[in-house]
Amino acid sequence: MEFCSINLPSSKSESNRLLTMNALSDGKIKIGNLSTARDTQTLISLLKNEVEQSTFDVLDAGTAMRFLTAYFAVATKKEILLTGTDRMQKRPIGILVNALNSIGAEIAYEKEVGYPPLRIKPLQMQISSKISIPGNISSQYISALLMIAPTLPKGLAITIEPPVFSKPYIDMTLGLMKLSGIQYTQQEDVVSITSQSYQECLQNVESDWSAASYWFSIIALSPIGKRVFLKGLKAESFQGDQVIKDMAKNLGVHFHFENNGILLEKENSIQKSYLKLDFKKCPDLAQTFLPCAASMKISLEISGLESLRIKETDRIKALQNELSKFNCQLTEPEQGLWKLDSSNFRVQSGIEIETYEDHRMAMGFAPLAMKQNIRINEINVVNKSYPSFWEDLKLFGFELIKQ
Ligand SMILES: O=C(O)C1=C[C@@H](OP(=O)(O)O)[C@@H](O)[C@H](O)C1
Ligand SMILES: C=C(OP(=O)(O)O)C(=O)O
Repeated sequence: MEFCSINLPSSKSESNRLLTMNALSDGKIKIGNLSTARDTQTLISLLKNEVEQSTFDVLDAGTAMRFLTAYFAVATKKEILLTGTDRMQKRPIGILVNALNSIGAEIAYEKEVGYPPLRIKPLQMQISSKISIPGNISSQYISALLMIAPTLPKGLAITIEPPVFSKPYIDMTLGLMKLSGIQYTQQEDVVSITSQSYQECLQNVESDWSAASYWFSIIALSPIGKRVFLKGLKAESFQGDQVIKDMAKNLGVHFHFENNGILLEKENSIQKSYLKLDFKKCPDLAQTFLPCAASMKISLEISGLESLRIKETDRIKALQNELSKFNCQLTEPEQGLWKLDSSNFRVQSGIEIETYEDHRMAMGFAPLAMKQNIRINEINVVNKSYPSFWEDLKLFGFELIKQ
């Protein structure tokens, strides 16, 4: 049977880490296959213009904001201003700023305490080599601190206070640092990194598993036997979002790794009507999985959604609003425990999906067009992580009408 092949974008998470480590090592890390995602392109251009500029605007790129805060705190030679979109100015950064200032950095808030924009002065002297940081707000703070640790004269021991959310992203940071020649020790909640240099190396960025997740959803909603091939994905990956391949088995999606990618196929499998899921390690998959499960009338008991409130938008509210248009309710009956009632999922004409300046709202709901025509507003949001998303849908056979 015919199937279409999709060239996924490469991972923006890996790209942005490698770019940060390359800047910290004065260009020792050669990077192949950098992502076309706007978040990565923004970081590339900010780092390229570092010498001439003194104001740096990350737009809506969370990793760029957090990684550059740590980078400039230890590497800038002049006072700089680091800023972002209105939404970025509402995404907390106080935990990271406090940690950096406790090491000796000089970071001040330009507007509201705890939030960007930040004014950062050159580091004079490292005054401490130990910090403790809560693990349940954003792992990006921890990744940012890990990457600068080897460049500090006294190194750094970071205690990551449990519970830890988004842990695979911390492991990805440590994995890429190791490949770039950095040694570290990890004992219970403490990661210790001595002062040392990144080594010359060549790193190739993998395809993006978060982007791949939308294809698992599309195949889940396709007729039995429908297939798609996703190029560049491998069985071994630093990206925690690879768990989508196991999660999507519950949606009747079979996968098979081949030499240069993964083949997905809709199988004739018994479908469950209820699932229990935890998104603590893979928060970005929630917007893929919930709309898809809803439209398959699979109700969910969900944990691990806490961090969604401080991402591109309040993603819980956004999901609640948009799922309710399909007669599905997402509620939080107990703190930290959500329920999605999909039993009354209903398709109706004229549904319009709002995207709240959040790429994952557009891409998470788009597969529902397998069931009915839907209108998605502000389609350019996808550029943040997957610029060719709509073109790829056309390759698969989606009919797109621009209005
Ligand atoms: O480090 C990273 O590359 C990311 C970490 C996660 O954020 P949190 O650690 O804030 O959950 C994830 O949601 C984001 O898309 C990318
Ligand atoms: C949360 C995301 O990105 P960031 O935090 O880097 O803006 C995302 O891509 O879903």
